[in-house]
Amino acid sequence: MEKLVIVAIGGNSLVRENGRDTIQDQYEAVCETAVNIADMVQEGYNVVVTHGNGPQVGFGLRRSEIAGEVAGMAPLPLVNCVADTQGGIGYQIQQALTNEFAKRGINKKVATVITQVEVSIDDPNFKNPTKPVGSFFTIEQAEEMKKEHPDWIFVEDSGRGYRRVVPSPKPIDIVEKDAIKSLIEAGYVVIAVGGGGIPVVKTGNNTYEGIDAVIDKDFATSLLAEQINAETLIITTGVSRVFINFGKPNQQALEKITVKETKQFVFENHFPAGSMLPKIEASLSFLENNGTRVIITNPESLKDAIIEKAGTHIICA
Ligand SMILES: Nc1ncnc2c1ncn2[C@@H]1O[C@H](COP(=O)(O)OP(=O)(O)O)[C@@H](O)[C@H]1O
Ligand SMILES: NC(=O)OP(=O)(O)O
Repeated sequence: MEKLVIVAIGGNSLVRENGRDTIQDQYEAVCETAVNIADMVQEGYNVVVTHGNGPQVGFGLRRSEIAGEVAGMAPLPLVNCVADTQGGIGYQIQQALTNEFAKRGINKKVATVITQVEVSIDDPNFKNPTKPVGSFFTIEQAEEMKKEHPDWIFVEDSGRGYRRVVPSPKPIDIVEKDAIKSLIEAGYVVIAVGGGGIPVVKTGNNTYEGIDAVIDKDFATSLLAEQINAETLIITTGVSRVFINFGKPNQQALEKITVKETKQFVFENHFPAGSMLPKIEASLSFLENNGTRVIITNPESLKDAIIEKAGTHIICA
C-alpha cells in the first residue's frame, strides 16, 4: 500500500475574509483544498483527511443561543454543535473530493466517518477553557458582550482579535478507529475526527456519553495518525510556514527543524496557545510516537510541501 499521509484542514482556512461566512463561501474554500488533496492522491499518496471546526462550531452555538433568546427554542448542547459541524463540513469535503476525483478520472471512493473521541471527565481543561471558537471581536465588542453574558470568557487570538473560549480536553482514544482502518484498507479516502471528534466520556464497558467541549483537531489528528500508523502528518492552516517572532519586524520563517530545535522554540514562547502551539505540540507527540515527518503549511502549498519545496518540515533527527 502507498505511504499513508494524514492531512488536517484548519477550520479558519475554510472561512473567507469577506465577513459573510456563508456556507457557499465555505464550500468554495473546501473545493480549493480538495484540488490540492486530489493532486496528492494523483501522485500516489494514500490520504486520510481531518478538519477543524473552531469558527463553525462557535457560529452554530451562537445561532442556537440566539434562537433561544429570540424564539424560546431549546438550546443545542455544545457537543451536538460539534457533531453538526462534523457532519456538515464532512459532507462538503466528501462531495468536493468525490467530484474532483470524478473530473480527473481518479478511481477512489470517499467516506466520512462520524467519529467519537474519548476524553476524561477529570481532564483539568474542563475547568480552564482555552479553545477559541466562532467570530473575532474587538476588545470593545468583547467587553460589551461580557456585560450581557458574564459567564463568557474571551481571549486574544494571535493578533486577530478576541474570541470566546470553551473547554478543550485532550483526546484519549478514537472510538471508531477500527472502522477508519477498515475503510483505508479497502482503498477509501477517509474523512475522520472532524472538529477534533465528538467529545465523549466512557460510562461503562464500551458505552459512552457526549460531553460539552471542543477537542483540538491537531491533537485528535495526531492521535489518529498514531493509531493508523500514518507516515506523515500534514497540518494545513492560514500560513505557508511557521515563524519565530511571528508578527514582529524580525519574524523568520522556518523551513526544516528538528524535534530538539522545535522544543527550544516552544520554551522561548514563539507559539501562542490556542493557535500555533497546539499544532506544534501535536506534531511533537506524533514524531515521538513513531511518526516520520510533519509538515505545517497552507492548503495551496500542499503539493509543493510534500516534495519539500514549501512549508515547515519537522523531523526527528
Ligand atoms: N509562530 C507562528 N507562526 C505562524 N503562524 C502563527 C504563529 N503564531 C500564531 N500564528 C497564527 O496562527 C494561525 C493558525 O492558528 P488557527 O488559525 O487557530 O488554526 P486553524 O487553521 O487550525 O484554524 C496562523 O494562521 C497564524 O495567523
Ligand atoms: N476543533 C478545532 O481544533 O478546530 P480548529 O482547527 O478550526 O481550531
